[in-house]
Amino acid sequence: MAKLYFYYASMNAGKSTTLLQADFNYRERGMRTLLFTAGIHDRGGKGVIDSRLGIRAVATPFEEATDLRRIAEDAHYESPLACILVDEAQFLSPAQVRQLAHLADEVGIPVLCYGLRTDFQGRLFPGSAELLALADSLVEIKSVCECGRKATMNLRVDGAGNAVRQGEQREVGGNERYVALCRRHFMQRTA
Ligand SMILES: Nc1ncnc2c1ncn2[C@@H]1O[C@H](COP(=O)(O)OP(=O)(O)O)[C@@H](O)[C@H]1O
Ligand SMILES: Cc1cn([C@H]2C[C@H](O)[C@@H](COP(=O)(O)O)O2)c(=O)[nH]c1=O
Ligand SMILES: [Zn+2]
Repeated sequence: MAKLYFYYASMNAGKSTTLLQADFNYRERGMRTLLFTAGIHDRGGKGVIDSRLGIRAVATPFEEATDLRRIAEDAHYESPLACILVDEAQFLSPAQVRQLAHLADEVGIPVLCYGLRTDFQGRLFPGSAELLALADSLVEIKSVCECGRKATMNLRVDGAGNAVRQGEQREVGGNERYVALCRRHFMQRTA
């Protein structure tokens, strides 16, 4: 039976790199994949999955209203898909996560989602909450805080490096805007 996977981590942990490696692995064996990423996350260009290691791939951008199930079913019936890979999965709506579960259960396509667990306030993203509730497999991709502990949280910082405690949940950015920290140091910096 095809499964729904959620690979979660803090920022800068290697999620996009791992996704692109998995994609390459399928494709080098002659299998077809379908890639999605959040339209809002245009750090490397809209519809581009960009890893800090320099590898990148074009993907279908999803917005709130994008019907992932229809896009994937159309592609699958044209030529079978071996796998669906979704980057920035924290930005999925709960309904889109359910569409992905349908694709795994009823169409038989494995779905691998990669994303953040929590935002800059330490709260679950809606897409991540739904994935934590529904995924068959939850896999943590680990990275380290500046102290050497596991970095599980994402601190938002301003231009001077000070913690930002209030704001919109969604704000695209990279290492200049976010720092991955362990819970202890996240709590200290946001206290
Ligand atoms: N030149 C490099 N060589 C090896 N690793 C690198 C290089 N540049 C960045 N990295 C590592 O890549 C990881 C970030 O990868 P990325 O896929 O962009 O993360 P994420 O998608 O989780 O934000 C970090 O662990 C960082 O240390
Ligand atoms: C913590 C946090 C992050 N974001 C945004 C910032 C980036 O555009 C992406 C995560 O990118 P990565 O591939 O994991 O490096 O999410 C946000 O909008 N809100 C937040 O609280
Ligand atoms: Zn720490």
